[in-house]
Amino acid sequence: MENTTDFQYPHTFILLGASGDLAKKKIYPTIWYLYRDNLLPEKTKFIGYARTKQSVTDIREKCKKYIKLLPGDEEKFEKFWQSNDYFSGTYDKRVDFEMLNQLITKFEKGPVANRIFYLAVPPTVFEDVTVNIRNACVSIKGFTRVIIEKPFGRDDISSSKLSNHLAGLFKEEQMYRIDHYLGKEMVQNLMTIRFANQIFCPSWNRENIASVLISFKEPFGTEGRGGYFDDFGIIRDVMQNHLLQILSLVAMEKPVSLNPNDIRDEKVKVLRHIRPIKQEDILIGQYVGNPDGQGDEKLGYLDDPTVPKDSVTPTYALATLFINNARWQGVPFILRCGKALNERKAEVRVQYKDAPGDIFNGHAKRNELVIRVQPGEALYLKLMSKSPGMTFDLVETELDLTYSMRYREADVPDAYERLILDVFMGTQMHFVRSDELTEAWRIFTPILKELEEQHVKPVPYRYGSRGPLEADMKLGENDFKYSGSYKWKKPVC
Ligand SMILES: NC(=O)C1=CN([C@@H]2O[C@H](COP(=O)(O)OP(=O)(O)OC[C@H]3O[C@@H](n4cnc5c(N)ncnc54)[C@H](OP(=O)(O)O)[C@@H]3O)[C@@H](O)[C@H]2O)C=CC1
Ligand SMILES: O=C1O[C@H](COP(=O)(O)O)[C@@H](O)[C@H](O)[C@H]1O
Repeated sequence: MENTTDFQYPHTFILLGASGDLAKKKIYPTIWYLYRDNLLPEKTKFIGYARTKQSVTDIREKCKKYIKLLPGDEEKFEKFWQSNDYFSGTYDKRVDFEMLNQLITKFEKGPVANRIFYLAVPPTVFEDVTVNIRNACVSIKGFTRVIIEKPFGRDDISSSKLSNHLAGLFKEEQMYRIDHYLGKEMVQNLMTIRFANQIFCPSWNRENIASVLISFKEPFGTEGRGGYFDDFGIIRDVMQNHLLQILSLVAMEKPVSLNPNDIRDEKVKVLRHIRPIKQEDILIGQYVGNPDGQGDEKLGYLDDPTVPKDSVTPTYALATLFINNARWQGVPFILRCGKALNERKAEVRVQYKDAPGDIFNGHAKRNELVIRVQPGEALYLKLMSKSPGMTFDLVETELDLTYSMRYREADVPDAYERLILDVFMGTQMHFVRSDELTEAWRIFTPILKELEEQHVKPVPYRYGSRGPLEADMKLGENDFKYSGSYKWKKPVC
């Protein structure tokens, strides 16, 4: 039974891996915020499941420092924890899942009841857990939806093995593959900016746009996650998923409708026009300690005790992708991501070509549309204007939509809140379909293999810097012009 989306029915949200890091830092806080804001079906029960022997009180204690509790919410918070239960069991024994099923069933009064399973478990137990859910826990009087987190494999073969495994157990419409960047406000805004504004529609192409730069920067290193990270590296961790998802939303054609499958069809189509990345199109880096820095900044990636001393895993990567279709042929899409850099930032820069037929003696700078995903959502369009007053000089300025100024009262929800709510509502628009994954791995697997097999050494860059110096040269080679002359004056309110 799939089509039972209706908030009047009982729902059970089962969190597998309830003793883990993701659960305490992200999922419990998220379900509390949704519950607090009355966004979930009234009859929702939450059940945690993991091997650890613990109680709901223990979970509550562990989550304490990650949950924001506002004054006045105390009573509701108590009620929230009363709606929680916990069951300790193995991941590989069907009998434990049969007992979990009995527990879920106890709360399911009435003819219809729905179940959502959130898999916050490591890839090693993934297959066992999904088989056991399928065999012992699917709802017989409502829908069963399964939320899964990356990694969705580590190359084309492992990813397709995983997809085939899941396809043997669940229908695609039951699967919700999370890429949490798809839950971010400005990423969700990309389609509106592009397709609801006639001003952008006709200029969004190779005739007008010189290059597109999509960046992700983090000001901290692997921080104890070195073990996991070393097996994946920044390309798998951020570029192949978050940045490629953003690219597909920036570059896809207008979908037939807002139907999730129409959108995902267009995303897949544009990815199919991208050829696998070659070594000359990529630059990789690895951070080293900054002797002048403070605390962790002094430590390089290789100083992490969980990282092999000769590791060549990249913590920084810049790759240029080309979309071989009529709209984009020849336009570089530059994806850039790194850890231990100088700031936290995720943004898209759409850089327009120089205005042809120069009459301003080279003083006119390129237009640039900046979509800042974080921190502080903003959309600004850099343009040239006449300097105010008697002069006829040019000035670089901007049309600026900064959310904190324009939408002071707006409460921008966290990505996970939106995405988990989407699962309750049954909308897959912001989730990754299996054919998107196939295309993403087709583009990235050859280069990942080449880098690993040839043991290609990443370029060192200092903790807290902007990344390898060579990266700026790559930008220039790919028609991204940085003038350094743009100055932003924060408006005084
Ligand atoms: N609405 C708002 O809140 C607005 C805020 N601003 C703020 O004003 C500031 C400047 O705006 P911004 O658009 O970033 O201006 P710029 O075009 O001057 O870009 C500055 C960025 O360029 C990059 N950069 C520095 N050196 C080089 C180089 N040699 N080659 C290539 N890139 C280089 C750096 O980012 P990186 O290290 O990532 O390469 C730097 O942060 C920002 O802090 C921005 O957030 C501006 C407009 C509106
Ligand atoms: O998926 C991941 O994303 C986080 C960054 O997420 P953000 O929402 O804080 O921008 C990153 O730290 C992590 O390495 C990666 O796995």
